[in-house]
Amino acid sequence: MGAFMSRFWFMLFPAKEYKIVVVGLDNAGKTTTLYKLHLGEVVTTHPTVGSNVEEIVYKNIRFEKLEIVLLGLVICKDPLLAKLRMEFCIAVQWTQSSEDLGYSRNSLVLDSMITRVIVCLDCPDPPDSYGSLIDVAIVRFTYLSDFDGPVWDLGGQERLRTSWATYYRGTHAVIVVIDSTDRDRVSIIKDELFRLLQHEDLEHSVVLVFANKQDLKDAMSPAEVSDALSLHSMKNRNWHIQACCALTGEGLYDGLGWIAQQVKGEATS
Ligand SMILES: Nc1nc2c(ncn2[C@@H]2O[C@H](COP(=O)(O)OP(=O)(O)OP(=O)(O)O)[C@@H](O)[C@H]2O)c(=O)[nH]1
Repeated sequence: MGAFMSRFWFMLFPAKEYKIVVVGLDNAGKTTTLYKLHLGEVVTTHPTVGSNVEEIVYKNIRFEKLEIVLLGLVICKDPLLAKLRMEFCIAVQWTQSSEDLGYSRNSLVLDSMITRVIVCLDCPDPPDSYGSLIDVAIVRFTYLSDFDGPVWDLGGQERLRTSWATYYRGTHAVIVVIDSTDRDRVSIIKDELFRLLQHEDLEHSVVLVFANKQDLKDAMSPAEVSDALSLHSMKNRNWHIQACCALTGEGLYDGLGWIAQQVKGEATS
């Protein structure tokens, strides 16, 4: 099976290098997808905790999984306003480590290393310890013991944008992995997807949406996911939605086949 996958892969992406960025909420199945593609087998995954960008180079394809390096939490009474001010927010994720620290999911989590922000839309009752700081998009930083980063605040946006550019430069395709059973959070990933795609370095990237976990009986169909994400409103961009099950691998190579067709001739050698 693995050998077949390898040959198939090479036929799809001959002798050039492509950059594909994989994004998605926590628990969507990004790691499972990457490992399945990489190894042709499923590995046991753990929620992403405080690690950096994971890179898997397989044949001539470099996959980068956007991992959260927890740098700080933003607690805000008015999350919608916070969201406006956090216009640099480009991806959404939640890490187990936040919960381990006792923070509710109703908070924003920033990552300045690779400039991602976790947005949770509702923060009615922030922890007491932040009481005096709560106003509009007040920022409070908490460092994890293994991360010794600089203190920064919302004024650091410019710096953040600079590192985005580095990160996304040369991206041919964005893969968005969706947990098709996660109806409650599909609107979050929709907002973040559209924000992410505004980045100038992703202007010409094609978008593949994996409607993952199709093996589960309450999964949304690709058409439902597509509607929920308003994919049809993306007029000036090539996109495709692919039903898949990352656990078995079903649908993954169909999706990659679509990307291969799209990016043909655009690779850097
Ligand atoms: N039933 C089913 N479970 C899946 C599928 N894909 C992934 N999972 C499970 O979903 C859970 C999360 O998968 P991960 O691959 O760790 O998700 P992730 O997006 O990398 O999550 P983070 O590391 O938190 O960002 C794991 O328990 C997987 O086994 C699928 O297609 N079907």
